[in-house]
Amino acid sequence: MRKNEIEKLVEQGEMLPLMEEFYTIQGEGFHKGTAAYFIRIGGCDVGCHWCDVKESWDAEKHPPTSTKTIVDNALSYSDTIVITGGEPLTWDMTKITHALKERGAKIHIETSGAYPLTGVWDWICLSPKKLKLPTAEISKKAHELKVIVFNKSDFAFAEKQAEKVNEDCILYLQPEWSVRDKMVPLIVDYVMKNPKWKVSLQTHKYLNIP
Ligand SMILES: C[S@@+](CC[C@H](N)C(=O)[O-])C[C@H]1O[C@@H](n2cnc3c(N)ncnc32)[C@H](O)[C@@H]1O
Ligand SMILES: Nc1nc2[nH]cc(C(=O)O)c2c(=O)[nH]1
Ligand code: SF4
Ligand SMILES: [Mg+2]
Repeated sequence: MRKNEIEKLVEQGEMLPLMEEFYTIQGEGFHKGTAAYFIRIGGCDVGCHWCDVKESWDAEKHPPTSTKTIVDNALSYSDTIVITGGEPLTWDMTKITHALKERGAKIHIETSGAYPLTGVWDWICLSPKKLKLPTAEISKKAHELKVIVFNKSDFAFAEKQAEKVNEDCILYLQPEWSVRDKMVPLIVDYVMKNPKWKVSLQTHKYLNIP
C-alpha cells in the first residue's frame, strides 16, 4: 500500500500503529488482578519525564496495523481488552472500540485524557498529566482517576483533578515506580488522612509479568 493510503487509513482508525500486545493481569487501579488482553498503540507527545514506556512515543516506529486484525487476535485471548499506549486518544478509537463492542468485549482505556475522547468504553482510567491537562469531557466521564505521585506537589495536583470528576469516580494515588520507596509512606499517610483516596500499585512489576 502507498504511504498516503496508509496515512489515510490511520486517520480513519482503520489502521493503528501497534507497538505490542500481550495477555496479562491488569496490574493497576480498580481492575488489578483481572486477566486482560493489552493492546499498546504507539504515539504520545505528552512527554512525562518518568514515563515507563518511552519507546512508545514515536508513532513512526510502530507498524500501522489493520484494526480488524488487532480485534480478531485480541478476542482469541480474552473478552476483557485494555487499550493503552502511548496515548491511545492520539488516534480515532471509534472503529476499534465498535468492532470490539459488537463482539461482546469489555473495553477499557488507559489514558491521560489530553486529546478528545473517541470510542465507546466500559471503563475509563484517567491518569491526568500536568504537562497536558485532560479535557473537561473525559474528567466527567472517567470511572477511575489514577494520579501518579512523583513528588509532594502531586497531592495538590491530585485534589485539583478530583474536583473535576463525577461523584462515582474512584480515586487512586499511584507511586511513580522509580521513587516508590520514598513516595509509598507519604501516600499511605495521605490516604489514611484523606480516605476518599485509595492506593494503587503497579502490581505487575512486583509479579514480574508484562
Ligand atoms: C504508559 S501509560 C499509557 C496510557 C496513557 N498515555 C496514560 O498516561 O494514561 C499507562 C499508565 O502507566 C502510568 N505510568 C507511566 N509511567 C509510570 C511510572 N514510571 N510509574 C508509575 N506509573 C506510571 C501512567 O500514568 C498510566 O496510568
Ligand atoms: N500488567 C499491566 N497492567 C497495566 N495497567 C496499565 C498498564 C499500562 O501500561 O497501560 C499496564 C501494563 O503495562 N501491564
Ligand atoms: S501520557 Fe502516558 S504514554 Fe505519554 S508520556 Fe505520559 S505516561 Fe507516557
Ligand atoms: Mg505499563
